[in-house]
Amino acid sequence: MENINLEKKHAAKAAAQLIKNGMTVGLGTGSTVNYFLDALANRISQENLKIIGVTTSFKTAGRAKSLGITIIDIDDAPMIDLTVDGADEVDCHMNGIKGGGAAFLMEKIVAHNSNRVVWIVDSQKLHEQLGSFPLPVEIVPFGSGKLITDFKKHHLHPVLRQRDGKTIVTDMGHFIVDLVLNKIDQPYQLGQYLDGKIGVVEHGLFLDIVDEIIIGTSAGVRQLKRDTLQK
Ligand SMILES: O=C[C@H](O)[C@H](O)[C@H](O)COP(=O)(O)O
Repeated sequence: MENINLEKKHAAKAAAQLIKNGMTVGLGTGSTVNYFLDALANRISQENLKIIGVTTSFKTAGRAKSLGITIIDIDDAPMIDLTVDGADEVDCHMNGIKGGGAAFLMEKIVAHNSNRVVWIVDSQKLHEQLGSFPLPVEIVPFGSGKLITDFKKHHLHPVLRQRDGKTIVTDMGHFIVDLVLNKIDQPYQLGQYLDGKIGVVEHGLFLDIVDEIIIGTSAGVRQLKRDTLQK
């Protein structure tokens, strides 16, 4: 755990170095992003940077505000220059699964409205193929039982996300089902199938979205960049 946190910190610090004065920055969600927020707040105060943040969850908004980072609503931001976010799993094609922290709907909207997207991850998040992390799917509460039964029929092994016996409700008022798939052979096909399901608001497959992945190591970082990715 010590090592993992160190890797997260290294990735977060490297991402904070990408921020330039005057930028509007998309602020992701999660434990790795929390390190990024700390590093960014340090840079803002030490270098007197003018930075505006667009947040991806109520949690991140609260933390950013407490660190003195100015935040605005996404609809008030003419553009988002760069978004820094975490991920739960990443493959060699730079696709990923997000949503372990239930924030992926807002994260996907912010990512789609960003000029550049950078993920910060520890080395354990890298896998040959996606699927070892259960795939989160955000669904409308009305008719959620029917949708879960339908997912079961399609062998998608859905588990309604709960904590202490209570169904988790996202910041946007929806439920989450986690599809326990172990491996996802055809992520694009699965993404299309989920996109077409009535009652599904969004899913945690982030395909062809990230431009750069900063992977923390015990000694520093290494990077994957989309423009140098082998097809
Ligand atoms: O919903 C949560 C997000 O997608 C997070 O970015 C993701 O779960 C990674 O979080 P962490 O940095 O805590 O592993």
